[in-house]
Amino acid sequence: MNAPTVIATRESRLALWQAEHVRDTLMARFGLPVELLGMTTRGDQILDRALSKVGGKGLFVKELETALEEGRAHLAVHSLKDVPMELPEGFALAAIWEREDPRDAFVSNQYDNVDALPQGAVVGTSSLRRVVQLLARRPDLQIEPLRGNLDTRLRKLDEGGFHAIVLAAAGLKRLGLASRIRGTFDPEVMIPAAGQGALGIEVREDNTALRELLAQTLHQPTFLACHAERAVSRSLGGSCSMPLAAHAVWEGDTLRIDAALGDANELTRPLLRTRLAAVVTDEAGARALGNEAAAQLRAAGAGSYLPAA
Ligand SMILES: NCc1[nH]cc(CCC(=O)O)c1CC(=O)O
Repeated sequence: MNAPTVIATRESRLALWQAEHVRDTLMARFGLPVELLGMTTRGDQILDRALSKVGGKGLFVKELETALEEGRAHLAVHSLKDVPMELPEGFALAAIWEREDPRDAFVSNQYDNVDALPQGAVVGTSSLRRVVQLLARRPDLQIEPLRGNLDTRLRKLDEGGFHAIVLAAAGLKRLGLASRIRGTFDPEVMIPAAGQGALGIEVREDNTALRELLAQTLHQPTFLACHAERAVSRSLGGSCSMPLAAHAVWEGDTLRIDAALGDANELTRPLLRTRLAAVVTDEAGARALGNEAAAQLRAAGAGSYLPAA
């Protein structure tokens, strides 16, 4: 009997759904025994402060990487948008899987969309990317922080603290909560985060056998689109405390990328935007497209939007 392949995962309902999906897919496709190792991360414990202020989304992946390092687990399944642009030494992203709906969802018990909200309405989100794009459309809105897993955020909405909240459509759909989506944002109005809706599978760089196996499972269109999106962010400094959106879509064999950057210190400052397209066939081409989008944002003045180095 082979020793089981172990997947390290956070224990939120969404993280478990994603890890179980990877487990079931690997068992069915390769006949491997696969088990889950659930763990609580620092990011799950800190609920009272914006993540951008306490160390960023990396807080969700660190404990999982420690489990890989110590050999307690072999792969870690993440929402790709929570994976830092630069992985620590010794780790690799072995695969990116097909994404769910990458759009942001407008969730409200009373209003159909952001334009229908009354003057000064309270909208819950702790994502700087969402804040700057909401304010670009509705500068009158009062944005309030909203943390916690999806169920917690929905409960806070239902308790009446907000007129509306904004969540990733992907998470709601995966958890069977699509009925809570009142409307999806046009990705040109609310550009999604790099990697939103996609799964990323991380392994130790030295685990060649597992890397080769996982390379057979990656979803090439999602993989290339997400590499382009992540290159924009990496090229601009890669911090999640930066209000940056980057989203790439395929039009035939052409990859088109949209990106927008706001100023974390002046949330109503006009956003810098760029749109670029190129025929892309490999990872290097995808990264080049993302780097070019970042270069255009720099040329448009991104330097003054970014925190001083
Ligand atoms: N930042 C938290 C997070 N990380 C991944 C998702 C779910 C969607 C996805 O896979 O991108 C969410 C929830 C949200 O943003 O509403």
